[in-house]
Amino acid sequence: MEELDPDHLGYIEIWQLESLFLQGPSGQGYGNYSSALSINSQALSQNLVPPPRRGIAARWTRRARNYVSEYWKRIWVMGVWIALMGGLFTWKFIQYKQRRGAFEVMGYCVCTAKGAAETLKLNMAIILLPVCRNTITLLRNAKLGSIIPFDDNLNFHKTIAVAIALGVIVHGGVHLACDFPRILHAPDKKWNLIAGDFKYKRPDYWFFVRSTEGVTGVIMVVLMIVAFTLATRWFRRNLVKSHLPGPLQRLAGFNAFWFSHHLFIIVYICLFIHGICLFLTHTWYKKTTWMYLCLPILIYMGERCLRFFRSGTTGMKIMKVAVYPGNVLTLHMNKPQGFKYKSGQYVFLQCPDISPFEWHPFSITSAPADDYISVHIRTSGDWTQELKRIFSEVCERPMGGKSGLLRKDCNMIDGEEQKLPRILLDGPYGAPAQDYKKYEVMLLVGLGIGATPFISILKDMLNSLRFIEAQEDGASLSDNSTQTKKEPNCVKTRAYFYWVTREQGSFDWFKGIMNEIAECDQKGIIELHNYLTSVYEEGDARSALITMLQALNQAKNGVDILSGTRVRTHLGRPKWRKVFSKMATNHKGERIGVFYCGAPVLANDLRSLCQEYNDKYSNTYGTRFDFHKENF
Ligand SMILES: Cc1cc2nc3c(=O)[nH]c(=O)nc-3n(C[C@H](O)[C@H](O)[C@H](O)COP(=O)(O)OP(=O)(O)OC[C@H]3O[C@@H](n4cnc5c(N)ncnc54)[C@H](O)[C@@H]3O)c2cc1C
Ligand code: HEM
Repeated sequence: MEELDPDHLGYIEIWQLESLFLQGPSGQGYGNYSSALSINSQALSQNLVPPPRRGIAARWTRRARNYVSEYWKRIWVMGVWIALMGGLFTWKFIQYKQRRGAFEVMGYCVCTAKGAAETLKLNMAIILLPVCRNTITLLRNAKLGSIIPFDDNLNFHKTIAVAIALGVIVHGGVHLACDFPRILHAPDKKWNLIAGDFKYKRPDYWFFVRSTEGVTGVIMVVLMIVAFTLATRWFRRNLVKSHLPGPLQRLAGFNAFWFSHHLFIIVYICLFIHGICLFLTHTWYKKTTWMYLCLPILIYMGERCLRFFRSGTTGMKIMKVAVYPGNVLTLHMNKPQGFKYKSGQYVFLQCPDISPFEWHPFSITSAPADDYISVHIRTSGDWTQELKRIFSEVCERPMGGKSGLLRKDCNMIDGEEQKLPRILLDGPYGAPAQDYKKYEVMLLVGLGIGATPFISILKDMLNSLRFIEAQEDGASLSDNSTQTKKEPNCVKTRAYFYWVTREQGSFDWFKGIMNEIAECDQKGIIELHNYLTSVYEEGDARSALITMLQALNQAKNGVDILSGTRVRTHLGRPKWRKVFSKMATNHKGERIGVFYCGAPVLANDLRSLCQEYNDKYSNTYGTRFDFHKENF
């Protein structure tokens, strides 16, 4: 198990260096990457890359080919979806065009409204599928991930939501602004063709609005407006909070989004009713709304039941709790029987003492072969802060001189048993990083707490390494390496892990694993690169002193003075172009998995670099960078 205490030998804190200089640290955060990216290592790339074929046509062909080869999964899924919508719209449009009565009275308006309604039925059904997390995790494991872009599930969900919004506008708008007025003012000859549907009584405008169809329609639109608004990024991620007046501030944030999303239960009930009570209930018309909705709703209800029963009520046995610098709480929990997961996956945690309704996702940081499940939780808002507070209350205070670390195997304090807060766990769920096994070469980039999914991957690789070494030494296998037994090939794998963090204290989170890798990985299979961004950039005079001290200390006792681990810490941000160039030349002809987890700002830059290097290298050497990202 991971060693939690910091190793003080050879460890200095950045502030201690401050006194050597008049000026404090720049304190820059992880801000503008483009400046770092514009430091163009042209000389390097010029030597490495043969000039690409010239000409606009050649360039566009190359780009198009790379685009298709990167996004072909998205392209076909979107293609099928758009074709389905187009097909349904056209089918319904033509059907109503051929119906004499309705078409004579309402013309193309009724065709358009009914066409849009048909796409709404489809979209209201399939919008549930991308959020069936258990089903997706299952399908992902069944290797369907090679043809379906499961990582894009939430984007697809949101795209369908946009189509629904458009569908509602067209369907509702055309009915209100065109169909109803035309029925009201139709000449008698035409009116007689549809009079039977209205019991031969001319309706007034409010008849439509007051009818079951009208009322359910209005309810759906109002609830959708509320839920759609609170689901937007600005509300969900708290970005508008400071702009809202006091009482409305509670409407911003994840919880408001989450609870308002449950208004969709009422929307679905209304939709069922709306689809049954139709004005133009001709004998030829089949009511099909329920047919579209039944299966997806059943699957989604199955999901919710599974989540409810699987998470249980008794809670996990907590084996260890620690609070690290940078406000990170670590929980080590016992692994329930039969709980299987892959590195890179995540779980949902609930703490009934805080709220019986809130489930929060956290990447698993232990390896599948470990006999415990661990998560590292950074306090960022109400729930995580409260979690840290209630655990800190029942756990032992930090011991003096332990650099602010709270450390505890915390069932007993002074011989008395402490009641720990209950934690319920639901999962595991699939995430992009779990696909790391598809690649023999990986570039893992974690920003701050975004390192968590990769720590599990590194631990898993380390277990495999140990297994292989034990095999080579002819040593008998330890119990917990049975899982890695099946993967003797992983020695071919190379992982480059770049961890970029703002605070020096963050290195304590994963100190144990860093040291273990540095000690055990004699074959150089895992390359670790720590970057500290809150201090001086490399090249600054002050950084020269730190670098010198680092070198001295590392030579003397093998420990980096900044991280307190055996892994060397670099100052500033990685020069990503250099990193990509190095990987492209060292792994010519290989497919390189680039996995990123952290704030979106760097994701865009890494994605562009992958595209750029694919443009340069894939046609010449066959080297490809496949980008996968996860944003917390
Ligand atoms: C797949 C995944 C894996 C994650 N892994 C880790 C991890 O290993 N370590 C870690 O420290 N953090 C992780 N996070 C982020 C973590 O879930 C949030 O920081 C936490 O839920 C914040 O809750 P809060 O109420 O304290 O903060 P808030 O201030 O309410 O929220 C902070 C941010 O977290 C988001 N968030 C809040 N509640 C939820 C929720 N129930 N579900 C999804 N997002 C939410 C909000 O949109 C906001 O952007 C992960 C998130 C995801 C989606
Ligand atoms: C008709 C419209 C919509 C319906 C029926 C719908 C339904 C759902 C459902 C059932 C879930 C799953 C909740 C769960 O069980 O975990 C969900 C999740 C989600 N929805 Fe929607 N939704 C709609 C519109 C939107 C819109 C407009 C957005 C954003 C712009 C959005 C964003 C999300 C997100 C981000 C999640 C995932 C939450 C998470 O798992 O972290 N949805 N939606």
